[in-house]
Amino acid sequence: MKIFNKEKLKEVDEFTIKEQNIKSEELMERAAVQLFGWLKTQLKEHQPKINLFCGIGNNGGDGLALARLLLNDGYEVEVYIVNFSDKRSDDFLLNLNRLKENKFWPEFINENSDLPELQQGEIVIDAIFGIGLNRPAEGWVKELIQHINQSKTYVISVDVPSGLYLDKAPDDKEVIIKAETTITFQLPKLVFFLPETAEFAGRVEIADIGLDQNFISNTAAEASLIQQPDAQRLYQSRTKFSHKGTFGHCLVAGGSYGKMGSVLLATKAALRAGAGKVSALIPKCGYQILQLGIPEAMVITAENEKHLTNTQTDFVPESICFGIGAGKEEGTKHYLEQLMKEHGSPMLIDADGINILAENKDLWKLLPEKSILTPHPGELRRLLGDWEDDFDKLEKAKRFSLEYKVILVIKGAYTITIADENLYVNSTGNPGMATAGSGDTLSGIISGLVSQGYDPGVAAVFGVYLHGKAGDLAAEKLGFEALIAEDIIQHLGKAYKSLFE
Ligand SMILES: NC(=O)C1=CN([C@@H]2O[C@H](COP(=O)(O)OP(=O)(O)OC[C@H]3O[C@@H](n4cnc5c(N)ncnc54)[C@H](O)[C@@H]3O)[C@@H](O)[C@H]2O)[C@H](O)CC1
Ligand SMILES: [K+]
Repeated sequence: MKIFNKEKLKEVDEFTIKEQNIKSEELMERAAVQLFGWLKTQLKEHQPKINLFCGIGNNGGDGLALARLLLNDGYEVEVYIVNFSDKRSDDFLLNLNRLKENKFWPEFINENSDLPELQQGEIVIDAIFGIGLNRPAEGWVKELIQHINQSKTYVISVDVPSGLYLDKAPDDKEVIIKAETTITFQLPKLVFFLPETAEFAGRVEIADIGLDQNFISNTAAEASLIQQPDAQRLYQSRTKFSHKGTFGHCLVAGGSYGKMGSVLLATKAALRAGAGKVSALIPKCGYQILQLGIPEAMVITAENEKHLTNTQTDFVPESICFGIGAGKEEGTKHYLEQLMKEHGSPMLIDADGINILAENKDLWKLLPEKSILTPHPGELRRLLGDWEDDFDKLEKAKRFSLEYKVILVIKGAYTITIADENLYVNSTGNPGMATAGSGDTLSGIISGLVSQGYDPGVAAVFGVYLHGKAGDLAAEKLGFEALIAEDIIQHLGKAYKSLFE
């Protein structure tokens, strides 16, 4: 599903109005009908008091239209107009008049008003600012937002939590509504998935307001949210007459004394992802661990007992996964250098592989085109240096990815893959996956996909989705706490099958 920026959201709005020959107020009515339908379904027979806080733009207009639908259905409603400006939008005014025609007068609040009383168990609908926010809310509006956040009500934001910008980091986190649920129109917004701002949106629901699908399909977006239908399209089916050679030979090079389990996990994950053959290349001390731990894999040992050093293989792997548990010994660095020079095809580099790159910038030019780097935030910081905020981080990461023609998988609650200047935001995964070895399984899965002939960019996006989905399926059975990396591997088969459920 595409993620549009502010400008494109406005364009699709305008295009739809023209194409469907409707007035803009019709879109607002559709938005309100969707909000009303969602609320009614959630509330069932409950009738809590609903406090609507409406700004003076179209986000506020959505709130006023919703208030009318709620009142007509018999809900107890209080409407507060957050009267921060007299530049009211036309559709706001239209819906204000419609409310008045229904003999309902909202309460206008400004800097001289007392903060409204909000009781536990009540609902707050936040329709103060939508995508039109262009400067921080100040003074009494800030106080009001803080008052709402401190109340014990259930807060539902309309389109966007008020105070969040779509295209930049917030100036002041104290001036953002913290919603339990955000009902956003038609397309998800990038800020709902970034570490610094995701918490404000809470649970995100997408409401279809009938914006023009052709326009959406034909308009390029710099970001997309990868959900089941998107992942399904990436899947490559197998023919009956395939053999293990068809699915490639994956080489997992990594490990050091005390960290051999990581290679075991990545190797298993590559096999479960569907690689035809997997060889683990490890220092000598890991030989028995690997052979006993995963009989389906082959094992090659480097010269050194405890860390990786230059090693020749008698085959050319279709994919290489380098760096897991590898340490940063000089010999290991030389081996990475050798691999990058000799193996012209893309490699996946993770963990200490990334740390070695971070400490040796002269190696960057050797990165084979379309190689995949899978840093967690700490590794990314070592690689790119500090960033000011999430937007700055993404900009720096995009620049790095473009300059070295590599794919970056930025791991997190919503892992973001950067390939060809596009951002792919993953929708699967859960806090149970914040456990040792989880990243090793991801690297194994992606490498297993590359070895089967998936384009590295596709392998990264698809692998991240499958990894998260396997984790979700595991968590359904085990809960978050008990989930360990092995469980992710165990559920990979079900994750594949779920693509078609
Ligand atoms: N296609 C859609 O997605 C639809 C969206 N709808 C809703 O419309 C809003 C966007 O409305 P807009 O009028 O452009 O902006 P806002 O209501 O978000 O903006 C408020 C208003 O206030 C001014 N302003 C901005 N920041 C501040 C500030 N800090 N202090 C004071 N004033 C500020 C700004 O200039 C605006 O004029 C969208 O989110 C949806 O909820 C449609 O109803 C349906 C179609
Ligand atoms: K809002």
